[in-house]
Amino acid sequence: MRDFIQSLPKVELHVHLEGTLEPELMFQLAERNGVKLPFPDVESVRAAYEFEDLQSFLNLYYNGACVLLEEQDFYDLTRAYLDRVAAENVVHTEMFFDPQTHTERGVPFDTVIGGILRACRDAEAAHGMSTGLILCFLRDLSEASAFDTLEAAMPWREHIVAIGLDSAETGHPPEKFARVFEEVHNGGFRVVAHAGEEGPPEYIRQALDILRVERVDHGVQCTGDPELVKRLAASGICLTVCPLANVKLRVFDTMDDHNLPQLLQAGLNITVNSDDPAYFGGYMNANMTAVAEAFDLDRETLRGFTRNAIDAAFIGEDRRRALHGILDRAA
Ligand SMILES: Nc1ncnc2[nH]cnc12
Ligand SMILES: [Zn+2]
Repeated sequence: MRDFIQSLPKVELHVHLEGTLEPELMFQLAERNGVKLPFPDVESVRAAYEFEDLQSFLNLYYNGACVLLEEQDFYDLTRAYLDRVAAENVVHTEMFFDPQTHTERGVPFDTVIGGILRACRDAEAAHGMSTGLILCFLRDLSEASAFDTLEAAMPWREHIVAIGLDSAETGHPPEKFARVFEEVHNGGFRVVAHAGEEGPPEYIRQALDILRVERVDHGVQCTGDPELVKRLAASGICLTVCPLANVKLRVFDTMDDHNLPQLLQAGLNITVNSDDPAYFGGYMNANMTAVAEAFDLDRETLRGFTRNAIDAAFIGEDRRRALHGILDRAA
């Protein structure tokens, strides 16, 4: 099965670039930039990756991101992720980035996005893959800060495939950003949001009804509301599920307890993704392998994850046809 998963063309729709920062690169950038890390070495960073919940992870994740200061740092981060997943046969990826994590520390928006985009162009040329960039607002920050971020993003509009919402979910419902996302829609952006990772089904409803999302990031808590599950199934909206993340952040105790089988049984449009692979124990292949082994999934189901992701990707119809062709010819 591992060989099949390696050779299966894969499409990732839910990965945070800041969550691809491996401890080795973290230390390299800390040294380059004269940043003091609260860990003596790479091993002790990895040893600290035991999380209670989403917030306990985010504390480490935001701290790790402090080593990212220069345009070249964002290039190196992005390029390392893209080179790595290209080797896993990821043929298209849509990556989140959190500008406020950097602008709040005084790093200019243009430095962040400039480095990321340069790496995307180089990796596309090197590997023949395609990429998209999704800007996320941090939901634990204010509406005003999200509006400022949107304004900073406007000159880069054509390079941003969608706008999303992430960070600490509990206590920060989608409705908090209703007015910002009105403006996002007016600007012609596509919209996604993290909803129902830890938060209640009501947050998924708000993401659909108030933010008018085209994909729900995570969404696994929908099973607490059978009417919502029916609605998600009928609409065919894509859920970007991140299995290893859900176990690492204790949404489910073990992979065997994950509700993926229930989601599939309900006829939901499911994709499998890595979320923050440097922190959660693996990239696309590891996530696919984890669910394939836990639930004894067959090849057609795994192929289906790629097919769903191709259909839900924010790409032109030519590229969509090309990706379906790659999938059909493979494995
Ligand atoms: N799993 C996650 N949930 C919410 N925000 C995040 N930012 C990075 N990873 C995240
Ligand atoms: Zn996420």
